[in-house]
Amino acid sequence: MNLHIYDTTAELTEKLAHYIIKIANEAIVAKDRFDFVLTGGNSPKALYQALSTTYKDQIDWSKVYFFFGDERTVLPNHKDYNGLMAKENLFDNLQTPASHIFYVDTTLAPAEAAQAYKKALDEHFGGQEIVFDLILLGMGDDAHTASIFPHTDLVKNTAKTVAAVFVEKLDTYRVSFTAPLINQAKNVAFLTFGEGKANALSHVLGKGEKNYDLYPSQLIAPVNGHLDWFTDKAATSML
Ligand SMILES: O=C1O[C@H](COP(=O)(O)O)[C@@H](O)[C@H](O)[C@H]1O
Repeated sequence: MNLHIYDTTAELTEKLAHYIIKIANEAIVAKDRFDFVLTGGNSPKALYQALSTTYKDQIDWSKVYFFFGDERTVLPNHKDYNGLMAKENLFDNLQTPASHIFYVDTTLAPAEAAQAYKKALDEHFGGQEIVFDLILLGMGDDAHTASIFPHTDLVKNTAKTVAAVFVEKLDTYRVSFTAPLINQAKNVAFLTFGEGKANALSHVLGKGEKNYDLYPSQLIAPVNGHLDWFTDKAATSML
């Protein structure tokens, strides 16, 4: 695991953009496409804007396929839909064709949406193992990642799949990759900054005994791939 700590979020964004560009270009050379899983929430907005403006010319975007590691069960035009955030900050700037974006269909019931998404992944990977080139993850203040929240069924899910999960504290369902599916990726990178994340990060990366139920981000450990944490000083202040 590599832990990158930057002074400012601007520097973090720049370095993470360079890391993504490198992995994207390597994947495009190796297999003529880049399978890229996006994270949701607020943290990635500046990164997505930078990738699609400042760094737009550094990747052949026609070879990039976008996926979502988790989705909120709101309709696609709702402000909380992760897909809408990515559209507004990334896809619109890049004019990404619809055929390259794998949105979670939240017009379906959560379990059906999860099943349909897994089916779409299986088809994209031609029935082979689902191994993404890069999965970008965020981490909530409660140490959840994707939508693997503390004390939910998803923490113990050992299938390499996409699942619906009821998150009691939010009184809502989410659709999410399971940890074993994430851990098949070639590269996994966390984007985590700000003092609000400091306590969670101190537990997730601390030396204490693992407690996956309380700190689900601890589940992320790629089997054959690389794990990188892109953070700032504020988020790592309690480490
Ligand atoms: O709900 C979610 O939260 C996490 C963390 O978001 P952040 O804005 O606190 O970084 C995010 O990774 C996930 O995709 C999202 O659905």
